[in-house]
Amino acid sequence: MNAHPPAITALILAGGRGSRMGGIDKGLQNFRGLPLALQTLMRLQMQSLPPEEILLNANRNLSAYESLGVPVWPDTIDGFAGPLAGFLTGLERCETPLLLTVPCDSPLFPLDLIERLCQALDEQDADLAMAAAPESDGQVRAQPVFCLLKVSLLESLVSFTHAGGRKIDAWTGQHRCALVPFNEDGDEPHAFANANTLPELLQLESL
Ligand SMILES: Nc1nc2c(ncn2[C@@H]2O[C@H](COP(=O)(O)OP(=O)(O)OP(=O)(O)O)[C@@H](O)[C@H]2O)c(=O)[nH]1
Ligand SMILES: [Mg+2]
Repeated sequence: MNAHPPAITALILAGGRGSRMGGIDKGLQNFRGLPLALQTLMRLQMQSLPPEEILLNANRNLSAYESLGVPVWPDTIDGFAGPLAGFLTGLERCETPLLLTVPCDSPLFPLDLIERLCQALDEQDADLAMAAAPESDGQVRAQPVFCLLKVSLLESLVSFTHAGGRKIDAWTGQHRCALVPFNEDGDEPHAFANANTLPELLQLESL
């Protein structure tokens, strides 16, 4: 038995409609020969996170996702309510004090993501920590689906979503949030690039 239970659970967000990809299930599309959701799972494992500390959130093709070997949970709110529905599902299922969310469509995310978000949460005594990075236009923007959350935020998110709230920043703005800048020296310009369309997925594969 593990005397020191893991403090973090990671949640792979694969519950979207994929409408800009023609409605296909994005997490099951191949990236460099393997499904995006599996690439995401492997990249989390490269950051010292074992599979038993990883969950997956999906709303379609649940058995295909289950074959990746981690628990799969559909949204507890109906109707593809957006990423916050995934956050809510993860916070409800999480058995550790911290939950990390990562989307399934950004397969080049930083290998020090977990370490740096944890460090900022701790140092800034925050309730959540969120990545930020320069986008293709050079502007630094929050990357809200790369988020480390205290599981104690569950009650707040239940209230927010049950009142119809859907916007991530409207909810995170109610809490103490550490914004963690990545790629400040510009050497990983594609770390947060996400594939919303099939051409974008092909472009990402060629990087
Ligand atoms: N659980 C859950 N996750 C969602 C939902 N909508 C989006 N996401 C996730 O949030 C992340 C970012 O969303 P998008 O890039 O917009 O993905 P998407 O919604 O599948 O794609 P579009 O329909 O083209 O916007 C992805 O990891 C999605 O899987 C939802 O309704 N429920
Ligand atoms: Mg996206």
